[in-house]
Amino acid sequence: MAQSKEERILNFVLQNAVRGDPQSVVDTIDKYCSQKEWAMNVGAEKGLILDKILEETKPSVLLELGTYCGYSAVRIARLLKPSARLLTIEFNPDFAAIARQMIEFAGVQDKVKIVEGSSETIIPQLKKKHEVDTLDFVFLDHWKDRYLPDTILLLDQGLLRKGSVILADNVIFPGAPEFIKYIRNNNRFECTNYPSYVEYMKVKDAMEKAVFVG
Ligand SMILES: O=C(NCCO)c1cc(-c2ccc(F)cc2)cc(O)c1O
Ligand SMILES: [Mg+2]
Repeated sequence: MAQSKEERILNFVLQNAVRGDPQSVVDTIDKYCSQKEWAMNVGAEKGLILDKILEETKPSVLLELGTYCGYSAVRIARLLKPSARLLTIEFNPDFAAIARQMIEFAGVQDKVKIVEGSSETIIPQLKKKHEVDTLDFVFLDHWKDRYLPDTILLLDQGLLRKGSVILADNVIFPGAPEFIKYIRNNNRFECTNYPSYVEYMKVKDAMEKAVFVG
């Protein structure tokens, strides 16, 4: 069977990155995707914004929606304190299989748990099945038309507390207009926009940070 792009990315990492070194995994994916095949990783420019917000927030319990190949899961996990935990939800089983191998190669498997399935199904299971109380940090990077319904679901499930940080990728391109309209007009969130570019491209994009005020 012909290899998928995601399998090619993983194999390039397995052959060129350093096992147990998350920074080398991140850099190797960026090298492949900027020089050989574009892929929808958050990338190095928006990755630096993600890094900075993580260092400011110092979260212990994190949720990512949209694992893909595991680039941002590895990028996030490399900055977490030893006791911190990242849950990442991926709908596509092929992507989840690639991400699992990427995360294990990077050596961050003790901090990261991939949950396969739809965010709509899994978010209501976080408290009872995944032993979550509240979330310190949420990274939205999945289907852009799910950003708003899943944010509302997080609220309804009591998963946000005063100070919880939601960071959304791609609010310019591909865009998440309904999410932006809602979150910027909801006085329970304090929003900040971080202009940047689409990964590996000269197309404008941005990330949006929304802090829940409780
Ligand atoms: O769809 C996306 N993610 C959800 C996957 O289940 C996604 C797409 C793009 C993108 C696409 C097409 C283009 F031309 C430019 C960008 C970028 C991203 O960062 C993304 O996260
Ligand atoms: Mg994205």
